[in-house]
Formats: sequence, C-alpha cells, structure tokens
Amino acid sequence: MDEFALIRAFVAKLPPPGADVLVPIGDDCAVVEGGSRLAVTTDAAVEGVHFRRDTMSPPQVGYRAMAAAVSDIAAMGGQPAWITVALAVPPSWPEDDVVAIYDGVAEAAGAFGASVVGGDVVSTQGPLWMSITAVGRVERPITRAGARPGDVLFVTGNLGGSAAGLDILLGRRAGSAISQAVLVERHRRPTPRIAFGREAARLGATALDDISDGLASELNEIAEASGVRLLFEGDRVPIQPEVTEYARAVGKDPLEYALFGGEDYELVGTAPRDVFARLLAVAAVVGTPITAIGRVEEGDGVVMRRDGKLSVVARRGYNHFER
Ligand SMILES: Nc1ncnc2c1ncn2[C@@H]1O[C@H](COP(=O)(O)OP(=O)(O)OP(=O)(O)O)[C@@H](O)[C@H]1O
Ligand SMILES: Cc1ncc(C[n+]2csc(CCOP(=O)(O)O)c2C)c(N)n1
Ligand SMILES: [Mg+2]
Ligand SMILES: [Mg+2]
Ligand SMILES: [Mg+2]
Repeated sequence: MDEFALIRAFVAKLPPPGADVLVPIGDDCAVVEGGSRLAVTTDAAVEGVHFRRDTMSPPQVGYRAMAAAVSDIAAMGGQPAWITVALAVPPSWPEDDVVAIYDGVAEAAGAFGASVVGGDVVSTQGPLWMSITAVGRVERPITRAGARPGDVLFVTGNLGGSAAGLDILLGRRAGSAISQAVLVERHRRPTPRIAFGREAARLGATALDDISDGLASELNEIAEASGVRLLFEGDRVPIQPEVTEYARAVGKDPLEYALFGGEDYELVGTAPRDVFARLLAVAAVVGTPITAIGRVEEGDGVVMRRDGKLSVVARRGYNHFER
C-alpha cells in the first residue's frame, strides 16, 4: 500500500463529515463553517511513552489519542467539532495494524460528535506517533484562571484507575481478575467529559482542567493561574473502588494513584456554591458524577487535609522531561 492507498483506507473507516464541513478530506485544506468562538488544542501520543504494543491494540491507540485531545476541549467547556490526525509510521508496523488505528479514530469521532477533516501520514525510523489537533465550539470558555476564594472545588468521576491499569499491563498483577480487567479497561479507554464540560460552562463554573498528568499537577495549575490557594480533603477524593483493592494488594496508598497517576481524563474545577448546587443536579442528568473535595481560599499553593493534618501537595505528576 502506498501513501495514498493508506489514506484511502483510513478515510473509508470514518463516519461521514458533519454539515459544517464545506470541503472534506481530499484537498489541500479542509474548510469548515465556524460561526462561533473556537477552542483549538493539540496532543501527541508516542509509542513507548503513551502506549506500547503490549499495552494497547491499534484501535485502542487511536481511540485513546482522540479521547486525550478531545478532553482538552471538554476542559474548556466546548463541544469538539473538527479534528486532524498526523501519523508517523515506522517500517516495523504491519500495514493492517496501521489501518486498524483508524477503527479507534473513527469510533471516537462518532462517539464525541466530531468530524475528522484531515491529517498527514509520514514514515519514520523512530517509534510510531500520532498528533491530534481538535477544534471545538465554545460559547463561554472556562479557563484555569477563574477560581475565586469561596468557590467549591470538585472533580468528576473517580480517579486512579488509569495508572493502576497501566501498572497491571506492565506486569504488576494483583487482586481479583475482574478488578484487574476493569482497571485495564479504564487505562485503555478514557471517557472525555464533554457533556458535563458544556454544562459547567453554561452554568458558570469558574475554572476547569482535565486530569492528564494527575490531580496534584492539575490542582497546582489552577491555583497558580487563578492566584488562589486550593484546600482539599484527602478522604473525599473519589478513588475508583478497584484501585483501592489493587493498591492494598501491592502495598501502595490508593490516594497516590489518584493524586499522581494521571490519564484519568476526568475534570477538576471550581464553582460558586449556588452554581455547584446546579452542577450537582445536571451531573445526574448527563451521567457524570461529581464530588466536592474542598474549597478555594485566598493565598497560594495546594493543601491537603488528611487525618487532621495539613500538608502541601507539590506539582508532582507525570512530567515528560523529569523522568
Ligand atoms: N510545542 C508547543 N508550542 C506551543 N505551545 C505549546 C507547546 N506545547 C504546549 N504548549 C501549550 O502550553 C500549554 C500547556 O500545555 P499542556 O500540554 O501542559 O496542556 P494539556 O494539553 O492540558 O496537558 P497534557 O498535555 O498533559 O494533556 C497549552 O496552552 C499548550 O497549547
Ligand atoms: C507505556 C506507558 N508508559 C507510561 C505511561 C504513563 N503516561 C504517559 S504520558 C502520561 C501523562 C499524560 O501525557 P501528556 O502530558 O503527554 O498528555 C502518563 C501518565 C503510559 N500511558 N504508557
Ligand atoms: Mg498537551
Ligand atoms: Mg488539559
Ligand atoms: Mg491534554
């Protein structure tokens, strides 16, 4: 298969583009109908760094990379609309596997309501990598900088599952088979919180961030950008039940997974009390549970209360250049 046949094989898997795509895949650029404020983001996924051939199948690689990129649109309170996918392919990857990445890309595009409008495919002598650019519509963007003293600090869903699932995939098996399967699935198939993010924007959440590098890291981002102190209760952090079971079996603190693991792609944010009450109601409607874990105060930094003691939570988390 040459480059053009490969592109044709990719496109054949994609759902048809939306009505807002005026010029679809096949020309020098796609042309889309904007007509609103747009959020733009890029995230890369690199073999050996974000996935390995033995941690994820090709469709899972595609789905997960799409979810990670779209999660940043959700974290702005936007609706993903258009996506481009760049792919660098080493000779060691069989063609069928490369094309199968698009099974995941296509499934994700459909699930997230976005059109894949273009991309690029090149060869490389290095590992396989992909870079996904997502553009979304966002009426009222929620930045990291809007948290105000008195706001409630909350997170969606539960945390720690992705990192525990990765530990299992990398060979540290422990706990029941069913829990292990749940955690592995959590790592391979994150769910960006698009509908909740949109509702958070509509109802007036003050800050929002998606959890890619770990809760501790994202909390520090919000505290710094907003110029506030964030205080949270360690025992209110929602930890996936299977993580608690797994962490005990391997002799680790489950909270470590939630705070420093990353790749859960849940949202962490702040909202005034009245807005938080409305978010709780809407969370039930869109099927995304939320938990209040603390509050915003004057000052700086991130502080956790656990067993009656306060401790500063540093920005530790996943960092590409500190390993
Ligand atoms: N190579 C780059 N050139 C320009 N801006 C960049 C580059 N890399 C990152 N940024 C910008 O820096 C900011 C922080 O990026 P970062 O990747 O930490 O955010 P994120 O996507 O939310 O996190 P993650 O990559 O963990 O998902 C973003 O505004 C991003 O667009
Ligand atoms: C094989 C393998 N080893 C390690 C990890 C863990 N990991 C990689 S990148 C990242 C943070 C988010 O990335 P980014 O900041 O680039 O969005 C994390 C927690 C993995 N997923 N697979
Ligand atoms: Mg990024
Ligand atoms: Mg982000
Ligand atoms: Mg990101």
